[in-house]
Amino acid sequence: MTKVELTGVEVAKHKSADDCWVIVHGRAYDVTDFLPEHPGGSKIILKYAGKDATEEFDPIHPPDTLEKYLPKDKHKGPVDMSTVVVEKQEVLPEEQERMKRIEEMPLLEQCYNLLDFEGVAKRVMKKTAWGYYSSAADDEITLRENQTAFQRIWFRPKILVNVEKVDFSTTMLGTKVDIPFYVTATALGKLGHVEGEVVLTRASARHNVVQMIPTLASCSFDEIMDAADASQVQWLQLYVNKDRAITKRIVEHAEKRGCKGLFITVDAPQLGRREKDMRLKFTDEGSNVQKGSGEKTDNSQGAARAISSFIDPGLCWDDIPWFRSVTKMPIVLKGVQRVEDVLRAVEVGCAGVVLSNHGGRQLDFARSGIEVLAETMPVLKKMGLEKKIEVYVDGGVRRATDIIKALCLGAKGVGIGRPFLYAMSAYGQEGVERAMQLLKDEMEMNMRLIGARTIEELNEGMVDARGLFSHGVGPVNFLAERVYDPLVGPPQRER
Ligand SMILES: Cc1cc2c(cc1C)[n+](S(=O)(=O)[O-])c1c(=O)[nH]c(=O)nc-1n2C[C@H](O)[C@H](O)[C@H](O)COP(=O)(O)O
Repeated sequence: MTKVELTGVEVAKHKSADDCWVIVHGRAYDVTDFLPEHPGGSKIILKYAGKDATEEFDPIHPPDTLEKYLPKDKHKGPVDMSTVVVEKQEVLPEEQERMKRIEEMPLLEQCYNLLDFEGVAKRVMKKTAWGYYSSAADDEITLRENQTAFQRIWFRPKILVNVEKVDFSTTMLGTKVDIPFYVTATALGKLGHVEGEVVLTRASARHNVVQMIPTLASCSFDEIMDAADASQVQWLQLYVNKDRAITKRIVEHAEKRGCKGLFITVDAPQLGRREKDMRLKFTDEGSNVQKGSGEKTDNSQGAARAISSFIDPGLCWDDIPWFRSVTKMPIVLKGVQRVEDVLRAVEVGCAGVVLSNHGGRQLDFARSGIEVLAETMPVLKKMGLEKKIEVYVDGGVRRATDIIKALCLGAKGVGIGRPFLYAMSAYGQEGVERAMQLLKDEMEMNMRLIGARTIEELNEGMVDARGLFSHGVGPVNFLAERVYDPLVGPPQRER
């Protein structure tokens, strides 16, 4: 027998801290008992008590969150949405300004490189979304170092090589790809685009690019897998849950659905302190994780804190054999930052590592992935281990020359994060596709100019990386400087 629909008037009666219902996707939920447990604080839920919270809920939570985690007796059933009073949200002047910038934004064809997308996104994205995507830890030194490190590497191109035919296809974890980059895992895709990560999925499918599915996606895992086409390669990025039974379930499900790699994130026992995000979110009740004066300010920040309290800071090398017992997927450690740990990863039988500092969002003053690569490969070669493990790099990759430098120094491929988020946020799927195509065009041209016909012909003799380890001031990257958004500056008294 179908449940009688509730009316908006009935739901609106439950609007206090000790009797709190919300509506999400046309269904009412009693979240009274959950209020004190909500990692994002109770204030944001109470703001929508007795009302429709769908719009606020969607960017931060996979759609199946309530079905999965709220006890069934709290599910109050369907609501006749025609009876729900929609409060007219006044459009703030800042939002009117943003709408105007969207109308005047550059045409997609006017974006000639990945940093152009960053410049447009900075102008058209909601402040909180821009804050979350662009932010990095503390003073964002590592964020900037990730890009400048590439500028300390110079090419030693070969000439008079017949480069009429250039082929930059390769394999990653045994699967063939058209180009050696993948879309790395970045959380909360719906902050930037109403459809979220499935936009990246569709664009990756059209360009035969691997997508790494984030644990903290806005879309559910199955939505992202369902949006892929049959031949598409997808990997799972895993934040390990303190409750290993939940982790086991996620890993087994991913393998069953056809994921081709398990990337365990190892550089985030606690999410970094991203002050730009904290400041921007601080004005938004949603992230009311920073308590009032005096109390310990939470070390992470708004949105991510709200969805990451499950991450296990106790994860350690002893856990790796358990993962190998739980899945047949190749295991890659994402966030390795020193050669000693690469050697340990070989010892425990990992298929790969990603040399990464999480896009500068974790430990500030961590070295760039490309610098750790230059430290790692000579040691692996000396020990005859370079074929034992696939080494990836991410962080600061904005040009095909960055990809080529990484491959010359021995990487199997590179991960790219923010550029695809910005392209998606500003221009949707066609923005991501243009970004991928621009990289492919740059790749073809630069392979010709360096004198390499295939990925196999790229080697360390084609670069001069002697300056990489000296952190002297490199050339100024004016384009990056222009789009870089410094910390939002000291707090101003809220009006
Ligand atoms: C930009 C960004 C990166 C995130 C990311 C979210 C954003 C918005 N998130 S985070 O919320 O926890 O920090 C993840 C994540 O879910 N899991 C993860 O392994 N890496 C996460 N990363 C790091 C990402 O996988 C790459 O290491 C990083 O983005 C590479 O640097 P670029 O952005 O410069 O390409």
